[in-house]
Amino acid sequence: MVVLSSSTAAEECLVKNDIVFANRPKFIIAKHLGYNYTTVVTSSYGDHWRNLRRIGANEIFSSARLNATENARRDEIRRLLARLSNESRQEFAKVELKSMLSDLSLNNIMRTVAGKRFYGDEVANEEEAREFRELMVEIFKKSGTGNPADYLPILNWFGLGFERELKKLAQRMDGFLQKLIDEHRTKKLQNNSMIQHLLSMQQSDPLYYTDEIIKGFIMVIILAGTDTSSVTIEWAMANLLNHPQVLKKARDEIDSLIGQENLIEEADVPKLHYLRSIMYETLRLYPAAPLLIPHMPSSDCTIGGYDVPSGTIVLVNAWAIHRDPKVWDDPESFKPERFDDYGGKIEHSHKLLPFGLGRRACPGSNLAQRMVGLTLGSLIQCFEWERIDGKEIDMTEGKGTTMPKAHSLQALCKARPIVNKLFH
Ligand code: HEM
Repeated sequence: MVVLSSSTAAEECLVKNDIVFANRPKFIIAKHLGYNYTTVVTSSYGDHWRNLRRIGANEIFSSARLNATENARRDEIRRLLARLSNESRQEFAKVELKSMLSDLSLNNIMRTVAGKRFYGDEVANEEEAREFRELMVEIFKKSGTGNPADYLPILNWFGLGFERELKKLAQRMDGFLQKLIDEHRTKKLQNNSMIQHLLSMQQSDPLYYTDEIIKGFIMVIILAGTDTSSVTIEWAMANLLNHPQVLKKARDEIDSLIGQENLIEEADVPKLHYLRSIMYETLRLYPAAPLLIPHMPSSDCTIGGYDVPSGTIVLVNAWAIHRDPKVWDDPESFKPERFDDYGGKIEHSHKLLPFGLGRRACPGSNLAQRMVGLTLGSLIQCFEWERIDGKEIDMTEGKGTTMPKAHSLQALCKARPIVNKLFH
């Protein structure tokens, strides 16, 4: 295994030689939960992967498709705001944000994908929702811990229990996803969801848009799109609570550009430059995929003059690059102003790569920025936020592939006037 911790080495691999580095190691979890290495995250570079990325770009992540599912995400954020306002209309109330943000992300993604909610009240089918929630807990547990046998294959001799469990879990998840698709197919469920859209593509090209391709996409979107977004929002809120002057500046920007009459919409996020700088600064210091997703060179090559044989696992340490004093001034400080000159927009460069770089960079970054921007903006627009007993928020990082906070975020919030106007 090789770990790259400099921006020049990352650029050499992910931009200059990106085709050579565009393969993924064949981890055992990707065999079972990744439909035998055929999903867009797990498949090797080649025609199949290129086709999946094309389908993703045109039919899933395009602005037109994201606009088509925006209502569902708007409704979810309103439910969160209403929930937070229940006890905080008169005075500050203590709230536990981590679980709320996690439920929000999962509901957001599942409504975008399947048009149904699975957490909180008004779930469509309580039994099905319970099954989904159990599956998610299991899947995140299995994908959050590395499997030592992926690095030392000899351990496979002893570790077959893990693979057996994965197989069972993958079968249960497959059954769940198949039911979701069948329900749309038999027209029991009609909505503007991704599944409905992919099934309409299946009618015109049944050989390519198979059920397996559709299930693989849903699986990937759930795994890659939920935790990453919710931990980013949690880290951003933690940073804002520790930097009240940044929070105030963000609130002033929202008040002057959006006001207190209407709630922020996804379309407003691009014009809220300071809010976007807060997102970037959070992703710089707390990238939700600190080592990106492992890459693997398809042929022998060199990196920074060192020989690297084909089949080596290559990790890009975005976390270290984002805190490198050779690249960033005062790298440990949270200063959204450092992005002022970019007008709220920053092309992902080899300095700032929370979504990766090159061919295998995250295709969901637009959706992620819509969800994170809308949630963060709405929380700032609708509530005043304070720390509990004025105590500094502990920013220790916990274990897990998506770098969670070690201690889940709790804070005090009090509804601002817009909440009383909009939620009676
Ligand atoms: C803040 C949120 C997010 C962050 C920080 C993030 C970050 C990343 C990173 C670092 C990679 C790997 C790049 C590489 O291999 O070099 C990746 C890949 C990927 N992400 Fe995201 N992501 C986020 C949200 C999302 C969302 C919302 C979706 C979809 C709904 C998504 C879908 C994917 C997919 C499908 C891949 C695999 C691409 C491939 O292998 O070709 N991500 N993401």
